[in-house]
Amino acid sequence: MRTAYRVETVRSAEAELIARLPEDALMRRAAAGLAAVCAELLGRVYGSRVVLLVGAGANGGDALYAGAALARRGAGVHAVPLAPGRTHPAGLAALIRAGGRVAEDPFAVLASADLVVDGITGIGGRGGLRPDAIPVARAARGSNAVIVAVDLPSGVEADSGEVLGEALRADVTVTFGVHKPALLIDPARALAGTVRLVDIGLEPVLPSVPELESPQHHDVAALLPEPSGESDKYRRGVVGVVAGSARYPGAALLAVAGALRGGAGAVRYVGHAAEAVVARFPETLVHAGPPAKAGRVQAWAVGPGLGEDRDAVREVLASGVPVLVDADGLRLLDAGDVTRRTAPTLLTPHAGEAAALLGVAREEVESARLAAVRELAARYGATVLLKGSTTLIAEPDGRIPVRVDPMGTPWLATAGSGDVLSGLAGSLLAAGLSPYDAATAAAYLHGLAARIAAAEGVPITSSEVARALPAAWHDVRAVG
Ligand SMILES: NC(=O)C1=CN([C@@H]2O[C@H](COP(=O)(O)OP(=O)(O)OC[C@H]3O[C@@H](n4cnc5c(N)ncnc54)[C@H](O)[C@@H]3O)[C@@H](O)[C@H]2O)[C@@H](O)CC1
Ligand SMILES: [K+]
Repeated sequence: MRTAYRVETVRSAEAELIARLPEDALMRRAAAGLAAVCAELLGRVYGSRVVLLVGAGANGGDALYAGAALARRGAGVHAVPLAPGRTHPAGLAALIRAGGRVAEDPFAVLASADLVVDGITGIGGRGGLRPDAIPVARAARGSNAVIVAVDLPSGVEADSGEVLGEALRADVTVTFGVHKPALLIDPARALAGTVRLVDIGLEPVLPSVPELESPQHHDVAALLPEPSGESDKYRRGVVGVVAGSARYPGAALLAVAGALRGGAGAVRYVGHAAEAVVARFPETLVHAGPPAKAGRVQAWAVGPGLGEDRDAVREVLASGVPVLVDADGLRLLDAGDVTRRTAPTLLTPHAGEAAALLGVAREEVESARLAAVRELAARYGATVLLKGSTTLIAEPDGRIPVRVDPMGTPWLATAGSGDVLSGLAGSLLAAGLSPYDAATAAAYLHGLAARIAAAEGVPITSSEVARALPAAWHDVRAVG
């Protein structure tokens, strides 16, 4: 798992290390890593033009020491102090000693820069760029220079990934010791560019439980169910899919398509599209009556394209097996029906549905996704998968890390893709995964399937995402 830690955790780990090391040693390590990445990006350091945007804190110190290292290798380095009088003194002295200079005209040096080092703020930054820094940041962005953010793009909120004002978008972010939440969660993540992690020896002094976890192939491979010699279809799990309506028959087909490729032994479809489902997927068990009469399942997925069938949602939530609720199901659900449950529940809203469940505006969820997903999970006592540009998965127990899906792709913003995800995650639940793991594996496979389907760079349909799911399983297993 890739992990991210909150600022207060990073600061106490750093303090522990600093206490054992000579003065400025940690900053010098950070700066050496930063300078190495800058040199790599420049290709030829000698004769290159580098501008350092330097804020009031240690983030600016990192930039100055890295600038000194580049100046020693023959780069022309200019510092632009944005908090004059509060510039890191030792860092500035090191830059001057190495032949660097303070820029007389920041805009002139930016106009001809090859590389800009953004050391305005790091983990100490709050509330977006200050008014003085905005024109300089815009000039940097408007130049042809590569922009390298020190630790974080300046202007983002490190712990939440929120962007409360203006921020400086980077091409590359060189982060120290460990990822911060803003590097994994949009909207901040989108401003970080490619993230490079520099080891400064922090790992051994960090606590074992991070704020965020982001799975990689081998993590997902370890979660996927594996049929054994003893398995029959019932032991592998039966997933009940309650989806589709006269108005949205396609949702039933897409949810079933996802469910058939999620590892359960059988899919039982319950609803108005039974005929269409069997015609397309003859391996599906179908039932046209209410869910309670449909026969045994090990998990339910309810909601995609369901229309107004509130009773179906209620019946499914009254069952004693894990339940996934999505789409119309989220609109129809009664909070008490969820909080009363003893078996696990997984809610899979997009930002608009999450906003409705929380009683806030959609923009509020989109701008503060981490807070929204944690709040929903706590309020409903359910695992919540919040879909979107960064999909997040939270447990009701706030001490458990929120998982961040790294596989999402804009190609998934296509009609019906959520229906496939519901079926897939429901199927993994039926196969015995916890809602936390089922949601994690489903989001990952779904994103990977979309990437595989869109490999030629062509628009994809949700049916194609479902069809690419076996290739995604294969890919994860092969590497994992
Ligand atoms: N603690 C350490 O030893 C290490 C710290 N490192 C660096 O130090 C950074 C943290 O340093 P600091 O705690 O000094 O904090 P920052 O350098 O991130 O920010 C410092 C100051 O900027 C001002 N500020 C806050 N918000 C601002 C805004 N929006 N616009 C302009 N100014 C703003 C505040 O006065 C604050 O004190 C890390 O991100 C990392 O880059 C690294 O050198 C690794 C070692
Ligand atoms: K920065």
